[in-house]
Amino acid sequence: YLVPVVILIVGPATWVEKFPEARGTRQSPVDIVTSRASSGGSAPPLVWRYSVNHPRSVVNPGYCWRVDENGYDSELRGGPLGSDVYKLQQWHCHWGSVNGEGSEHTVDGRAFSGELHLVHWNTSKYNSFTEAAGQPDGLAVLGVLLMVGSKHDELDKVVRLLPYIQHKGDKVTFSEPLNPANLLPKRIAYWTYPGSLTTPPCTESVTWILFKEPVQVSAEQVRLNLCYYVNGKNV
Ligand SMILES: NS(=O)(=O)c1ccc(C(=O)NCc2c(F)c(F)c(F)c(F)c2F)cc1
Ligand SMILES: [Zn+2]
Repeated sequence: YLVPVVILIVGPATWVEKFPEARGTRQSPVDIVTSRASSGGSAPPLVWRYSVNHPRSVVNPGYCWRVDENGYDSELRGGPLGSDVYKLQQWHCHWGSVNGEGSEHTVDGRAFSGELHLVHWNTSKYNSFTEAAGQPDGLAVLGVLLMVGSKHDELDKVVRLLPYIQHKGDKVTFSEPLNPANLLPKRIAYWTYPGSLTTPPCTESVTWILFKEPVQVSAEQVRLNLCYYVNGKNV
């Protein structure tokens, strides 16, 4: 007898219907095949400066959490970014529903427990994040791979607020000093490639800069992230 096969297509496979960009030639995330990465050559150093003492808001956008920088000053320049200066707009994380499978990028096929994205936009060329998000050199995202290990104190300033944003759209503002530079690994070696937003509309406007060294977060911090927002649902 014929078994009725219903293929429920949700997630990335359906994005191409609604978002033509998702069919593009520079889609993220990707698997980093380390043997095929070229050496950096004579690229200038990557330089960043973030302001520490300003109010930030943590939002539950429906997947994971996002911290908005609320327009306060910051700078990212150098490396693959040519002579343009980029400004931090927001940072957010991606966690998996199963430990060890949360990252978006993989390295030689290996996934990590999570991945932090610091999203910057090109203030040398564009007048707003929204405008920059539509341009091939509009955005630069620093990617930090997260692995289970020791507790991350700077990240904990956000993790401890998660119980207050358990539902999609929830937002809490905090003014505890926080330095986004402390979210980055000690060694700043990175891979870089021209890519896209990893969520719809998957616009091909991101220069990806993925640090090679993972950053450690505690198992409890991963559990808290998994508990409070998987796909924006209070689980
Ligand atoms: N995971 S990631 O690749 O780092 C990523 C970073 C930012 C965004 C984002 O800002 N989305 C909303 C959003 C857009 F998708 C736009 F295209 C736009 F113009 C916006 F203004 C905007 F807020 C999505 C994914
Ligand atoms: Zn992201």
